[in-house]
Amino acid sequence: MKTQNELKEIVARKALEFVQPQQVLGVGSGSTVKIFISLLPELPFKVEYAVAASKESEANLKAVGVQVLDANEVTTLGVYIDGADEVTPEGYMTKGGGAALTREKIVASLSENFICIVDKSKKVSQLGTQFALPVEVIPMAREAVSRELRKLGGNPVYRENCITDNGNIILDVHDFVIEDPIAMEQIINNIPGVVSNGIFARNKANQVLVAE
Ligand SMILES: O=C[C@H](O)[C@H](O)[C@H](O)COP(=O)(O)O
Repeated sequence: MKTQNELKEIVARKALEFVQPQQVLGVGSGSTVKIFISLLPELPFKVEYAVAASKESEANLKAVGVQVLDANEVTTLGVYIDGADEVTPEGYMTKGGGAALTREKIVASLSENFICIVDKSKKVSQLGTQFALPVEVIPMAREAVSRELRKLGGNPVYRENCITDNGNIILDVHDFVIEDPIAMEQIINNIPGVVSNGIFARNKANQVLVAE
């Protein structure tokens, strides 16, 4: 049986097939994406430019010779490759285990083709059943947002020692089964002080590749 890391490498290698020459590549974050970036030099052409969803991915891309552009420098991206924490059969996802959810949503929204790469451990029938939902929050709103999330039925827990690339905090919402991802993504975004939340329902992936 393959280890989780071997499965991540299989799916990351498969994602190479979606990378086109002379396109600016969108890149998410996390351990699966880290493997994907490390495989880029195996392509028969050089990836010249990318937009990264986290500082860590930016450093990893630079380490393999890819120039990293600011998201403001591009209007569209051909393809965006990113992992996820949970994926449903409908293609809804939760993300943000690495606290990069907001930048991931921004870069994903610029892309014409979002390819999500996961190993089989990420498959769920309903979001929230396996992974607490990350919510990025402006620090001064921590308690107010926590109260609102409790009213919605969740149990928010402040993520210790975590400041996002945007200077904010993360609340991880436990015990929160998400029945309607599209509605809940919007409801949480409407709480004052929320920057974004880890439900990717409006920006679903175009394809989810799962290493079984
Ligand atoms: O903030 C982190 C991202 O949403 C990641 O894409 C997600 O947590 C999946 O990461 P990994 O590939 O390490 O499981």
